[in-house]
Amino acid sequence: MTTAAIIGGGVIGGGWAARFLLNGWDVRVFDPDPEAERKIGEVLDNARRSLPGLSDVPLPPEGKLSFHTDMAEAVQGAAWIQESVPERLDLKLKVYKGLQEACDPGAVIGSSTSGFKPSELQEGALRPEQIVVTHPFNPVYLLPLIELVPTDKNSPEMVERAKEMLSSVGFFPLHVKKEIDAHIADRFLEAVWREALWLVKDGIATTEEIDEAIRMGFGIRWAQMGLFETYRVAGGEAGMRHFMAQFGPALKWPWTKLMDVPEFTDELVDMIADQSDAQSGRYSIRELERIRDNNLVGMMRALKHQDWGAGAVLNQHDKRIKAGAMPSHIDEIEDLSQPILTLSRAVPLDWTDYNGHMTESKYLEAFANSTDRFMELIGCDADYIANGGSYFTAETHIRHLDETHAGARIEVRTQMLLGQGKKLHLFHSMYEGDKLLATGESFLLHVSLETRRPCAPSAEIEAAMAKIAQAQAKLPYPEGAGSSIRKPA
Ligand SMILES: NC(=O)C1=CN([C@@H]2O[C@H](COP(=O)(O)OP(=O)(O)OC[C@H]3O[C@@H](n4cnc5c(N)ncnc54)[C@H](O)[C@@H]3O)[C@@H](O)[C@H]2O)C=CC1
Ligand SMILES: C[N+](C)(C)CC(=O)CC(=O)[O-]
Repeated sequence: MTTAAIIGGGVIGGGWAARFLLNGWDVRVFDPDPEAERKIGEVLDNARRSLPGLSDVPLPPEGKLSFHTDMAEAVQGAAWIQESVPERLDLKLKVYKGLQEACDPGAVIGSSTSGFKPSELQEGALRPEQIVVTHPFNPVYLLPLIELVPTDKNSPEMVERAKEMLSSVGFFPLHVKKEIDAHIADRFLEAVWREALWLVKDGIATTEEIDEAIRMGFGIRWAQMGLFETYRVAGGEAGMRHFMAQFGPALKWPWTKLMDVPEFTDELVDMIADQSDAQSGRYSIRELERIRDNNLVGMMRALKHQDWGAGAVLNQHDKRIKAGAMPSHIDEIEDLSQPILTLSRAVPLDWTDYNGHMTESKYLEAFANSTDRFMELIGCDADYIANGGSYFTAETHIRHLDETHAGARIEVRTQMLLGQGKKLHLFHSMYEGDKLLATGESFLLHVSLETRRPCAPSAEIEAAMAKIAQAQAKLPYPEGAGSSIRKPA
């Protein structure tokens, strides 16, 4: 088990702790705040309901979380040390001094700093080569970006190792090749924030109107294509050159007040805080976090279906977890005499509904995924389908027996009731632990994708079905199989 030490367990440290823990690392936290354990517990609750369901494969079993009053004890033996103390250079330097006296010289020390350059953090350190900027984005347990900013004191080998460890917990490490105050992303955030503060101060727009201007338009666009790709498209057929010719001159017009900073007078602070209360004060921060997480998970899972941007990163993480862990054919399954595991995952947030539990259409999705997996296991895989053979579902019957909720780990086990010639009759049972949640029965026909008509499957598929039929012959006919909704008496 790999261990991470979290130094400073506030908003960001808590997010790092959740990301490591839910990806199977042990996590040790050092934070002098007596409230740190409670706060991290609440961040973890949010992370548990949102992160595991982003994956379409089960994450590794959760690691062990411990809290330490001694920083030296927390960092000993840790492979990754993440510093997330407040944004004060003197404090960060003091923390490195203390922890470098106790930590493994081979460990990576990442700093969450929003703006300090890595050379400033390495100044006067015992082993500067160990310290690197790893700037995350809130919520750290969901958003993939880490700005990884090294200096020439960090060896290329150390930078590669850091990238590998970050990728292993699902991050997207963006290697910032040249250090600069506030890295890449915070320079944008700073520019946008300054502009927004002026718009409020000058009475042009309220905090709510500014947020609408972002989230109803370019904010959604940025989430999937960023700035330059979006503007390329906005240039029409002539692309980026046309866009620059048209909008380049505007950069010299008074479209921005970027270089001036409005003074944070009490009046401005009150105005913004009051407008923010009027806009969002009806929700607690934890409620807003959950609303944010629901929305992020929905958007990220949509991007996952497109295999695009942050969604492509999630797919790669799934592939990495799945590699080697799942059999690709029934010949690799040791015991075929029991129903076969065809789905193991956490319930995603976007699978739940207004009743606060997994919604009915998603049971069909889960059972359909199990059927796809069963097909793959008997040889009806992507190559087979590309060659013109597949299965069509003719009939499905689902029974809902118990409730389940976002983040719960579910498994589906599949018994083959008939697998002969073109006919395939499957009975899926969905569990959370030992609790039977639902059953799904499907009858499928093997088809030619050319004629769209039923036909016999390949000899390999016939053989695989025969092998399962023989192995599962002693299983009782499942309770509930072959049933239908009875006519009321
Ligand atoms: N809040 C944000 O949106 C983001 C913040 N960051 C960066 O992350 C770092 C932490 O920021 P937040 O989590 O927002 O601050 P925070 O105030 O929520 O948490 C800081 C934590 O550090 C603890 N702490 C203070 N002195 C300590 C020490 N000597 N040893 C160990 N722990 C100590 C505090 O008790 C507190 O729990 C900063 O460098 C910040 O720039 C990075 C990305 C986003
Ligand atoms: C406001 N901030 C500078 C602390 C923001 C960040 O550093 C990144 C984020 O999560 O927005």
